[in-house]
This record gives sequence, structure tokens and C-alpha cells, in this order.
Amino acid sequence: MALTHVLGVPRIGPNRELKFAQEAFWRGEIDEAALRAVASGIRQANWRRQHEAGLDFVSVGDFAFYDPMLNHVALLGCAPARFGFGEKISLPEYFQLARGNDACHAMEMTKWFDTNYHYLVPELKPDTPFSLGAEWLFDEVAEAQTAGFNPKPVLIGPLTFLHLAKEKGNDFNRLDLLDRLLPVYAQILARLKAQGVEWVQVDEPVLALDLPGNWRTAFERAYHHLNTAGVKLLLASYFGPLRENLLMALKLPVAGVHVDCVRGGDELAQVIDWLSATKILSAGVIDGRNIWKTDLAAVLGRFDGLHQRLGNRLWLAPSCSLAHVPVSLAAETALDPEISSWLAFADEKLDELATLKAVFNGGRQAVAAKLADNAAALASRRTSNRVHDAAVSVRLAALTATHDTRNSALAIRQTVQRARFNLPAFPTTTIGSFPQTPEIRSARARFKKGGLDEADYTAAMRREIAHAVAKQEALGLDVLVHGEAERNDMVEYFGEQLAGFAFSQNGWVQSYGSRCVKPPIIYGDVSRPGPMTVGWTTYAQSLTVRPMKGMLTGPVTILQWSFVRDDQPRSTTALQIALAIRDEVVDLEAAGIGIIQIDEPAYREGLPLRKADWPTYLDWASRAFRISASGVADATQIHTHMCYSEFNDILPAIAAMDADVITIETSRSDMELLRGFGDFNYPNEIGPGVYDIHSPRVPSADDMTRLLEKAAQVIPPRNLWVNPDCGLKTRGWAETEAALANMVTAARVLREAYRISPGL
Ligand SMILES: Nc1nc2c(c(=O)[nH]1)N[C@@H](CNc1ccc(C(=O)N[C@@H](CCC(=O)N[C@@H](CCC(=O)N[C@@H](CCC(=O)O)C(=O)O)C(=O)O)C(=O)O)cc1)CN2
Ligand code: MET
Ligand SMILES: [Zn+2]
Repeated sequence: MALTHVLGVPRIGPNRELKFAQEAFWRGEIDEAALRAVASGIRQANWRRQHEAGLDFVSVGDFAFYDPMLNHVALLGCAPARFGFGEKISLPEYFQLARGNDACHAMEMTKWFDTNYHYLVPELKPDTPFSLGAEWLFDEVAEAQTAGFNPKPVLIGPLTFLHLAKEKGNDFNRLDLLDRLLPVYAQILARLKAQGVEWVQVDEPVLALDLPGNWRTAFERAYHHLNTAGVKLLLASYFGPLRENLLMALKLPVAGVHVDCVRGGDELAQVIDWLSATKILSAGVIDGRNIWKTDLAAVLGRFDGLHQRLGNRLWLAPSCSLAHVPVSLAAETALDPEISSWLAFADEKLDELATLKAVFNGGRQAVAAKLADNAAALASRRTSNRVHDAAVSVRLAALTATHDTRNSALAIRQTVQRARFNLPAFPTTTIGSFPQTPEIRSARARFKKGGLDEADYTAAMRREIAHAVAKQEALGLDVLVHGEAERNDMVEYFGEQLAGFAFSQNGWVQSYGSRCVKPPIIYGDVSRPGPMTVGWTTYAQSLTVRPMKGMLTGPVTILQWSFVRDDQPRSTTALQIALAIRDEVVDLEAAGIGIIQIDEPAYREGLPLRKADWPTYLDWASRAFRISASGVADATQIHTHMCYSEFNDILPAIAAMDADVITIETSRSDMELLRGFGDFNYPNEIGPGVYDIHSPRVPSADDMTRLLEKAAQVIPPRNLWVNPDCGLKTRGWAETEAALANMVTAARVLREAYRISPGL
């Protein structure tokens, strides 16, 4: 008997029910009870689905009204003191932590490991108190039990919680808080035990990271402490191999371990060697990070012997939570049937688990047809002539060093560009998108459903572009953008126009809070059949004499935010995309666009989790960017943009991209992030974001002046640009205009203070 379970499932609902309820609640259109009812409906449906797929447990605690890390802040009673909330926060207070309020800026948000999911970063001070806070987890356990399910609660482990938190205050180490944190975890486990829970899954994905020695020892201390609670712990590691943490993890006093056999498959033999005779092994055999069907025959072959040995001590699971893949293929009626036959979203992955379980438990006969279908789908994908394009391979093979270097060095380009554009010091610009209003979204929805024809849709988008251009001129911005009205998403939009990509209609994945993305699916060799942005951009340029910045998404970000092929290295796919983007850059230049931004917000997120793997990645990633950017003359100014990242540990690789200008997110960190660029003597021009676009709060001109003055202390003032942290697509026009007006004022104050002549 093998058991099956999942580490977690998507919490957004099959049709993004949670998003719509959250946003309605925030707008005051529904009350808390109505929001809670939607949430409960999603949880119940998820549990029913897991139960029907024959899983031995249902996951509880993977649901969150905004973010699981924030749930733990609530559960552990450690909301930042600056908000002034009590130990047990309410749901409205919970949302204030995530979104800010009039008095307090929101908690910082950052990438969850190497995914496109963003969590809220706990803020810890030496005296941060911990206590049993919000009761939601216990309520949900009771809810599952009442509905007749066998719950396996999921917690983020104490070490991962602390590791991902941020120290606020000097001279202390957040690890020092462990001894005060553990008793609260023990209390939580005791409560769960009292509720009749048998197993608790404790996620410690930091085991897939390079851990300093004191953190590794802390694991031993922590789990010896938690082992006393009397409930069985399943220690879950995922997102990568354990490497030097393997032995430590396997020796911890827990009842079972989960390992990622997709990314850490090579370690399985070692894991088995060190697995004690009483422990459960949960093998993550189904890729939780991608949408390809699992090779079921391969899994069966690989685990058959182990199953003979371990029996019901072997559990089968996806590699990580299924929150990183879309809910179900069932709604995808427009996908090409051949491509669709290669895919498995969360629901289909549950079916795969059910099939595996049937075979291991003696029911091969009953699932023979499913196994045959699976084998046929895999064979079709391996041999399909839609996957390979000889012209793309030829082009890749012909790449030389001339393709990834600009014609002249930065200093020469800078002189030519300054003479050409004659911009004032502290030039103002924005990051690309302007508000995606309900009108824009609804016009696109009608266009897609056939209710609006192409000519009318194009006219509507042109009106939006004209509106954005007029607003920017009136605000007095120096380098304008067209506003990206025509784009559903900065990656999906390009995916829809590139060969080798498929896209779903309803394949939503949560990115943060209520925001979701529909990652395109790269199934074949990538190329660009024709221009993608030239028409919109030249139209926008025709409306103004100021420079109109062309706006593209870079190869690394398109790769990172898509579901990618697992039949060739990521680096090969990245180079293919780079050539397609290069074609677009060259076409924009030929159409008279002098400034082109190639966004790479996912450049940092693409970094492998282990430092030893960084150089290889940074080498191909920076090359892919340069290939996309180097087809143009010296006078064409290439910008790039990055957000949500800790940049300081990869500054040489950012410099290696050799963009003429980089705009980055810095305001939430109060320009702290910029210090590294200064210390490193970053040579190129830089626009440190002066205001946070994730909050509706309008910063004052003084706020932004102060930030710019801080920036001017670490970056040569002549190299500084003035811009928001990121694009404005999630904002409304009123707050956008007010904030940009203040931003332009701040730039003028700086110009007065520094008096640098234009063009120098
Ligand atoms: N891929 C990606 N990853 C990213 C970012 C990003 O921009 N893209 N930004 C960073 C932060 N993440 C973000 C992720 C999503 C959104 C976002 O705004 N998402 C939108 C959806 C964007 C979209 O695809 N919109 C489509 C579909 C919109 C939609 O929901 N339409 C309705 C109909 C609407 C109507 O009738 O009015 C429907 O289909 O039901 C469009 O504009 O065409 C949302 O959740 O609301 C913002 C930031 C990091 N990662
Ligand atoms: N050009 C894009 C925008 O302004 C960059 C976003 S980075 C997540 O929306
Ligand atoms: Zn951004």
C-alpha cells in the first residue's frame, strides 16, 4: 500500500472566485461574511477533489486570504508593531498589513524562492513578541473534519519562517528569536493534536538553499523541541536537492520526510540510504512547477522496488504545492488538442496520483487504459513535428560574439545618446504600463469573445494610448511610454505572438494577493513570425515630439514566467527567445524609435537557489539579454527594468547586461538597495524607483525629493533618472496623475539643487 497526498493546492478557485471576492470586499461591495463564504466554498471543493482522487489526507492551511506567510504572521501573533494591532488580528487588519493603510505602508513583498509567487516579508525586531494569534488554522481543521475529511494541516516551519523574514533593527540576528518562537509552534502542534490531527506537514523549503552552519544546527534544536508535541511531523523540503543538508535533514527527529524527486531526483538513493527504519518517505514524483504530463511508466519503474521495501511507508506526492500550476485543463476548450494531450494542470496531477496509487496497490488492470493514454501522449510529444524548427537551430548555431556586444563601449554610446536626446538632468519617465482600467479589460474581453471587431478594438486601444500620451505631456514627463493598454500581460502578450508558444484561456496562477497571471506554455522552438509592438509604438510616437520609449519584455523574463520545455536546457530556450526579441528591437529602431526598454524583472528570480549554480546561469542569462539588445546603433538607448529583487549580490551580472539605463524598485527599501550600485561604481545610468506602485497612497513631492537626495549621495547625479518603482497597470488614473505630478516636481527640485546642464 502506497499512500498519496499533496503539499497544497491552488487557493484561487477554478474561476478566480477568491480574487473577485477579495476585490469586491476591498471595494466595500460585499461584507466579511460573504468573503468568508466564498473562501469556505473554495476550501470545501478542494478537499472534495482531493478526497475523490483517493488521497489519504486533505491539505488544510494551504488556503490564505492573501498569502500563507502572512497567515503565519497572524498565527504567530507577530504583526509589525508599527501597525499597532493586538495579538489576534482581524481579517480587515490582516488586509491592512498586506496593502497598507493611511498611516502605515504595507509589509514588503518578495519572491517566494525561484517562483513568480510573492509573499509578505515578516518584519522582526529583537523584541518582536510571539504568541498564539489568529485561530484560523484550527477553525479550518475543524471545518474539514466536520465535512468528513481527514485533515493534514500544513505549516511553514520555524526555520523557513525566520529565514524568509527581515531583520528590522541593527545588531541582532533573527535566528536568535528561534528560542522564543519554538514554544508557540509547540503550542500550535498541541492544539492540532487536541483536535485529533495525526500528521502535520511542516514545510522547510530553505533546506534547498545554502544554509550557514548556525542555521543547520538550529534545525536540530528546533525539531528536537517540536518532537515533544506528540503529533507526527512530515518535514517537507522542495524546490531543489538537499545536497549538504541531506544528512542533517534525514536525521531530524520527525516521523517522515518529503523530498523533491523532480529537481532533486539524483539524491533519491542517498535519501533511501539514510532513511531510518521507521520513517515515512514522501516522494515528490510529479512536477509541481510545470504543466507537462508525468511519465507514469518511468515513475512506476523507478519506485517499484522501493515500494516493495517500504510498503505504506512510501507516500507519493507532487514535488511541491500545486499552487504554482493552474487549476484544471477541463476549461481549456480552445487549446490545440495535440498540445493539450501533453499537459496536466493541478486537477490532472491529482488524477496522475490516483493512477500511480492504483498500480502500487495492485490495481494495474483497472488503470491500464490510463497508463496507455499516458504513454501515447508522451510519445506524441517526443516525436511531434510541431516541436522542432530547423531554421531556429540553424540561427542559434550561427551566433557569434558580435551578436552579444554593442558596437561601442558605454562611454561612447552615452555621449552620442546625450547629444541626440538632449534630456534634462534627472530625466523623468515611467516603467511602461498605465492603468489597465475596467474599460480596457472589458473591451479586450469583448474583442476576445467576438463582441467587438478588430477595427473597433484597435481604435479603442489607440484612444487609450492617445489618452496616456496626452496625460504624460501635460504632466511634463521627459521620456514617454505608450502605456501598454493593448497588453493583457507583459509575458502572455508576447507569448501569444511568438511561434512555439501555446496559451490557455483560464490557466490562472496566483502571483500575489488577488493578482494572477496566465503563464504561456512554451512547447516548441521559438521564433517571431512578424512585428509585435511596432504598430502601437509608432502610433504613440506620432502623437508627440518627445521620445517615445519602445517597451518589450526580455528573454529571461519571458522564459521565467512561462511554463517551459523540459526536453531541452532552459538556456537554449532563452537564446531562442532572445533572437525573437532582437528582431523586434531592430524593427523598432528601423521605425524611428530611439529608446527601447527591455524589461527583465525576473532576471534575479531566475537565479538558481544554490550559489554554486549561479555563474552558469548568469553567464547565459546576461548573454541572452545582450543578444536581444545588441542589434542596434550606438545612438539607440537601451533601457532595462527590474523589480522585487535583492540586486546587490548580482551587480556584476547586472552590469554585464550593459543596458544604457536600468530602472529598479527601491522605494520600499528606502533606497537601501541602491547603496550596492554606488559601492560597486555601477557605470551605467540608473533610475531608482521613487515611489511604491503597489499601494494607492500618493507620496508627496517631499517624500520623493528626500529619496532622490539619498540616491544622489551614492550615484553620480548625472546618471540618475526619476521614475516609479514599476509599471502603473494596477493603479487608477487619479492616484497615478497625482503621484506623477509630485514626481515631476521632485525632479525639478533636484535639477535646481544640482544645476546640471542638459545634454552634458
Ligand atoms: N506574468 C507576470 N508576472 C509578474 C508580473 C507581471 O506583470 N506579469 N508583475 C509582477 C507582479 N505580478 C503581477 C501579476 C499580475 C498582475 C495583474 O494585474 N494581473 C491581472 C490580470 C492581467 C490579465 O491577464 N488581464 C487580462 C484578462 C483580464 C480579465 O480578468 N478579464 C476578465 C474580464 C474582464 C471584464 O470583462 O471587464 C475575465 O477574463 O474574466 C486582460 O487584460 O485581458 C489580475 O490579476 O487581475 C499584476 C502584477 C511580478 N510577476
Ligand atoms: N513594462 C512593465 C510595466 O510597466 C514592467 C513591469 S515589471 C513587473 O508594467
Ligand atoms: Zn516592474
